[in-house]
Amino acid sequence: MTLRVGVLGARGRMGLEVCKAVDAAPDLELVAMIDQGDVLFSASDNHAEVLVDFTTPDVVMDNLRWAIERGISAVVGTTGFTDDRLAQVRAWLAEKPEVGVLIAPNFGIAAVLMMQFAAKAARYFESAEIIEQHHPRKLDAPSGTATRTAQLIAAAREEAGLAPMPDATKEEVDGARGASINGVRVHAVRAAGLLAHQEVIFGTDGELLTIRHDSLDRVSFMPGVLLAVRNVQKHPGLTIGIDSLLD
Ligand SMILES: NC(=O)C1=CN([C@@H]2O[C@H](COP(=O)(O)OP(=O)(O)OC[C@H]3O[C@@H](n4cnc5c(N)ncnc54)[C@H](OP(=O)(O)O)[C@@H]3O)[C@@H](O)[C@H]2O)C=CC1
Ligand SMILES: O=C(O)C1=N[C@H](C(=O)O)C[C@H](O)C1
Repeated sequence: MTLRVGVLGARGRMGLEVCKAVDAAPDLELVAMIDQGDVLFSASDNHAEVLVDFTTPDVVMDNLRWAIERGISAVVGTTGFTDDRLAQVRAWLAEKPEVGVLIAPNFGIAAVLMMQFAAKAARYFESAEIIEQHHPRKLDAPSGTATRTAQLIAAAREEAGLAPMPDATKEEVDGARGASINGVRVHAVRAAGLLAHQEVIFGTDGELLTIRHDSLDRVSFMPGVLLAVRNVQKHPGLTIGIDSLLD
């Protein structure tokens, strides 16, 4: 028995790669490839059991509501998930307790490890800042990965009772110190030639730790996406990240 998979954003950079990966997997069947302007109903007509969404932050919530209402589980890589959006997804899922939704800011195994290492290191350093670097066609900033990393660092600092980071700088130009996410500064670089990269810099007296991750090819995300596709129905409700599937 194969698992029937539909891909939303199928003509996009990630969607194309996901379609190839699903097509090449013997236990999965690619039953719908949907992009902007296509009819979403073809996914239910083709009896998709799992939908994978790599679209845009503007449309992903409509797609998710559509899938959940029809009892279709979803794996979501699209970014832009605020706490309010996550609460909305949980509310929809409460009406459909059998449905699973997995939303991951990054499906790369090395990226997941980078976030875990950053969360582990955070308590030992006075200072922490994030520099994320992406291709210039990326629509959002900061990246979902940087946002998640900042949230994890902030939570670890709070748990350890750390004081706010030392910083006497007065911004002479708005944005010069980046964005503050839960008190962690995040700087977004966009340049041709980049794909997806992140450095997390930790500092304390006389010592620095830099944790760096590079996605050099979008194939890097595929093992994580396929892992999520194969497991999402076994995890009803909302799952954030693929960490729990890697344990
Ligand atoms: N979690 C992860 O590991 C990763 C997440 N991402 C995230 O995935 C998202 C997509 O990235 P990327 O592939 O680079 O972006 P692209 O712009 O290349 O792809 C998005 C695709 O979705 C299409 N689309 C727009 N609206 C709809 C709709 N209503 N239904 C179906 N398809 C639609 C777009 O069409 P059109 O161009 O015509 O608008 C486009 O083809 C981003 O949010 C990005 O940050 C990216 C990489 C890894
Ligand atoms: O848009 C991208 O390319 C990526 N988006 C995700 C993010 O915003 O974190 C994941 C990865 O960084 C690539």
